[in-house]
Amino acid sequence: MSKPPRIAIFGAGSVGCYLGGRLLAAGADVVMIGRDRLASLFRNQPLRVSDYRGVDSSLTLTDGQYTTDPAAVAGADLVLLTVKSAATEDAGQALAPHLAPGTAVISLQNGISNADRLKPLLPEPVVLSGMVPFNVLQHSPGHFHQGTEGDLMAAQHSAITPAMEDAFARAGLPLIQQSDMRSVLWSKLLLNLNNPINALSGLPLKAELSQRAYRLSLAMAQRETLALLRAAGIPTVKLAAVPMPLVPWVMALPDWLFRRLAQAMLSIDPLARSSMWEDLQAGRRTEVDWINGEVVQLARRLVRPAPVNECLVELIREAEAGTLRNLSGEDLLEKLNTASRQG
Ligand SMILES: NC(=O)C1=CN([C@@H]2O[C@H](COP(=O)(O)OP(=O)(O)OC[C@H]3O[C@@H](n4cnc5c(N)ncnc54)[C@H](OP(=O)(O)O)[C@@H]3O)[C@@H](O)[C@H]2O)C=CC1
Ligand SMILES: CC(C)(CO)C(=O)C(=O)O
Repeated sequence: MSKPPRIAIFGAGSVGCYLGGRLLAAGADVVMIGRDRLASLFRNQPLRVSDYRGVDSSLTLTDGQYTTDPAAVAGADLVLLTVKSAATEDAGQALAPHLAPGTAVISLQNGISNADRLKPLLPEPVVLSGMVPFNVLQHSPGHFHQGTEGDLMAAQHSAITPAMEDAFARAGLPLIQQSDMRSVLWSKLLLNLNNPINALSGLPLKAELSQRAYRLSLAMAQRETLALLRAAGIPTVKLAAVPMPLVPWVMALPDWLFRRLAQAMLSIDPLARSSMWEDLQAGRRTEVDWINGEVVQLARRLVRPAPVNECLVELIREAEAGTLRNLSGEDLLEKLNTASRQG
């Protein structure tokens, strides 16, 4: 049997530790590269990974399995990039000296442009875009929980070998190769338009999505984006219970009907929050420029307006500056309606 692929996970926080733990639990050869706060934690306690289906594994890591040294990526066959979008260039620079030509690098970040931003920094490896559909929450220090469903996806390429696919399949996290990743990324972005709304609400996802005013705000941002995607000739792929163009319609349903029809959606972990909420809490720069900001950029290219997404970018700027917190659904909707009328 051929040697199992060595998988390096660069920027191992919530998504990276979860994937790393699941792959390790299935016997894969994994090294995670991240910050000292997690490296120190794992010297004293196991990495725990769990999911909504009942998976629950605790793994005692060796120093070589979670390290702060970027040189540990040397010799990897596959690198999964799981830093936030603001850290993509720094990560590319840290990876560049250590990767052999042809190494597969999959950006598992949200947004549209991360793989394209990495390519000039990593001209010899094969940089591919990927997508994580599910939510990962750090329930307690060192315990990472997958709260929602979905399959990992990556751009179809021969650099993703059958042995790599096998490692993901054994871990119970199949990696599906997709020929049209641009459509996958934009479709995921349509769901991520909830990230700023969730972050502004200050509520867990389930509580936020239970309130119609927040859902109507999300529907406005999604409709604006869907119109731009149609104008740009970018198709969507189905990542939710209904085709993407119908998602805003579902969001706009009255609470009682939404609760009935969107059972699957509301079955998300009551503690789950968006990654943007976590960024605001930690005082970090959010990914709003790579989510709603991408919609604004697309609108500019098409010489069209995108007032709703522009307004959400501005509100998140205020939240990043610490001048806005816990916005009610009604106040948010009013702000977006005003922006939309003026735009
Ligand atoms: N969390 C989720 O549920 C989901 C997240 N995503 C996407 O996945 C990506 C990762 O998200 P998430 O895991 O939540 O983010 P996290 O912030 O939890 O993890 C990223 C980690 O990378 C570390 N890091 C950044 N730069 C470096 C570096 N140069 N060297 C070593 N470590 C570094 C960060 O440390 P520090 O903070 O100190 O910089 C942080 O610990 C994002 O694009 C996000 O949008 C996609 C789907 C779901
Ligand atoms: C899974 C989802 C959509 C949850 O909000 C996410 O991608 C995120 O938090 O960044």
